[in-house]
Amino acid sequence: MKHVTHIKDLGPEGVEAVLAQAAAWKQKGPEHALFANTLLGMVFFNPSLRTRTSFEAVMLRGGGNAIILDVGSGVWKLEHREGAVMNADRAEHLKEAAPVLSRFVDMLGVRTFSQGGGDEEDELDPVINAFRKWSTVPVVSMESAREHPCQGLADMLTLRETFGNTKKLPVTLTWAPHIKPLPKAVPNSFLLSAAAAGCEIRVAHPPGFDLHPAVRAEAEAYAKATGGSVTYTHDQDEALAGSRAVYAKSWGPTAAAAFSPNDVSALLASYSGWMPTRLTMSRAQKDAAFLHCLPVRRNVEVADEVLDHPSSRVVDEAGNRYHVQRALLHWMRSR
Ligand SMILES: NCCC[C@H](NC(=O)CCC(=O)O)C(=O)O
Ligand SMILES: NC(=O)OP(=O)(O)O
Repeated sequence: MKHVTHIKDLGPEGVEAVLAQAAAWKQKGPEHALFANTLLGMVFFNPSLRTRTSFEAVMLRGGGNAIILDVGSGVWKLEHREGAVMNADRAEHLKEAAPVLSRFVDMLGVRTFSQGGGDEEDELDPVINAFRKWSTVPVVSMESAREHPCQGLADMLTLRETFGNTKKLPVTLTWAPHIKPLPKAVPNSFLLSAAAAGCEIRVAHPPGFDLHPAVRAEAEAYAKATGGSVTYTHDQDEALAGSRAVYAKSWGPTAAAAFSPNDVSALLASYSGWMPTRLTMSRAQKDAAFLHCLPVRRNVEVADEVLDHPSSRVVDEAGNRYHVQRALLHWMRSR
């Protein structure tokens, strides 16, 4: 049984295999119904547009089906902490819920964002790891506290379609402003996937927004294995020079839990100049591709003129979620 909740479940070789299969099936679909008689259970602790529809589309078009559960909305609120005294609003423990769901479905997808307990807690990824522990069917991440691997895979497929190859491709992952501190799962996944795909990655963010050292160390190890590289800077312009693709994403400060909400808002507002505009894009290579995982807050996180420019790949990038997830679910089941 193969769970895929983190890029390390695939490693650079698994990333290559899934991307190659996704690209091949995007050209010419599989000859048979990949997911006939297969049920995917999808457990959402948080909202979604792309993940929900792309996974369900993969199952329905592949001859299977999906059962979608929204935790706390028609489904009991779920506890994941071992030894918890369940005297508040969570009526059911994952120790029962995960094996019970496993009786009915063949695979389980889980979306569970950061609980807001800080980077160390996110690093432990407690909820998705509880699903891994108690589920008796393969678990796939639909974004958890630490990572959003399917997003990272779709990002890499998009870069390969745009540039033919990702080996030593100069790409910038830039922090962008927002009205609230967002999770680090998406920047973590872009970094890890791009390192596993051999990119030359420049990460730019204001001081105090560092990604977790364990994520950086993991990216470094992948880069070493694939001939890629990763550098970090607080200077967006420096990162952009020579970049062929720009990936924008907002995330919260490293010590978010230590800030009051007002202080976080003030901090985020003080970096409004980090919002990508055409001027920002002009500092990268001519016609550099623009990527973002979506949803995006226009004119806060990214300017209209960037999202509406022909070099924006954000819709194709979202469309690629279908292709990488179809290949990934197949890869998981063949293990
Ligand atoms: N799945 C893609 C991104 C999900 C999430 N964005 C958000 O929560 C945006 C919410 C807002 O803009 O209010 C994130 O950043 O990890
Ligand atoms: N990019 C992404 O995962 O989008 P949703 O949150 O809409 O699923």
